[in-house]
Amino acid sequence: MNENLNPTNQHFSSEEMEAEKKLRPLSFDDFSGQAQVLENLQVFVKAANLRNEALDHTLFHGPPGLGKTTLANILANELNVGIKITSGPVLDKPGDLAGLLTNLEERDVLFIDEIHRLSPVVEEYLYSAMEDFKIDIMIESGPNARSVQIHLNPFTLVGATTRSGLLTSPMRARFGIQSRLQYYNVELLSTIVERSSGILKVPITMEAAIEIAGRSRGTPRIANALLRRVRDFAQIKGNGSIDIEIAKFALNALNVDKHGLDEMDNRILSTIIDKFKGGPVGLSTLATAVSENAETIEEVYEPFLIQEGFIYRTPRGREVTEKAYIHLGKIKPGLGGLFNE
Ligand SMILES: Nc1ncnc2c1ncn2[C@@H]1O[C@H](COP(=O)(O)OP(=O)(O)OP(=O)(O)O)[C@@H](O)[C@H]1O
Ligand SMILES: [Mg+2]
Repeated sequence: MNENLNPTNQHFSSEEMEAEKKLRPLSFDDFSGQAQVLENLQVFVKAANLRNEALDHTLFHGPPGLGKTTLANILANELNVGIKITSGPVLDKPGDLAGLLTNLEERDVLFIDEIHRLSPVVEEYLYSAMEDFKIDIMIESGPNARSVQIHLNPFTLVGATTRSGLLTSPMRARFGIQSRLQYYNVELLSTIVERSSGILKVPITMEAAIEIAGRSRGTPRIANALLRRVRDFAQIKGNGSIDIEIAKFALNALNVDKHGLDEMDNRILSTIIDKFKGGPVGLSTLATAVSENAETIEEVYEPFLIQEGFIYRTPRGREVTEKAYIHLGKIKPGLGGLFNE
């Protein structure tokens, strides 16, 4: 599979990220799916607005590309406040965080992406800010150095993580609102594709939108990326609009997996089949075999593979299903035996 061409590979260039921004929903009304999450958030935001209070600290977790960053921005819009954006790995000193916190206006949103990657000192520093809207800062240095307490404006911390398992429990406990985002079904994804094609001003048939949606690994980011690539084919090889023929042609040319599985998904499946006779295999053994972190497999890859019926969990580990054999064009041991007897 050509990694550069294939949009299911989620390592994006800055150009891709720009394109993504254009398609990002800005309000609750623009956002499709995650009905339960959205319904609750709407209530909490309304209540916070009514009382003119900061919204409770909110944590979004779930696999990449499902709308965590989008929802953080939507919250700020719906609260009608400003948003400051940073990420766990960027904040390496408490001082960096202090600068951000003291610049927040009342009810503002501070969005910390990849919040599981905060360093322990920064994380600890955040605790009192979240709880009491207070921080201690050091002023002056040398013999005159002393710490003073500063009051912050009440604010909302919005954290996002793909790896909630790596969040410490004190951190997690400080979020009053916690939402897990789920993969999108084909119907929802096709409405997202249709909305995006409207913004990109490229006509698309419903059938073509469904075809793209079905190959998007349940992920709006991938659906939008595929749409943009298919649009290129439509403009160069077709008449500019997207119908089922050009969609299929483009998706095949891009080597996009029929089920939207990405390289790691396929590697996980073929490893379980080839090295572990289809399973069961324990998570950590599997992780070593595919050279990926066990938590990443558990939180990022496995949920989709389980949802789509490619693998299942047993008390003894992960096992692939018949669908996985068929998908990879491999023969399930035992079935072949019929012919040998
Ligand atoms: N519910 C939705 N409706 C329409 N578009 C969506 C929705 N969710 C996500 N998108 C689109 O998918 C893109 C990726 O979403 P977003 O950046 O919010 O994902 P994320 O969960 O923050 O991913 P990551 O974990 O990689 O940071 C957005 O630019 C947006 O266009
Ligand atoms: Mg994000």
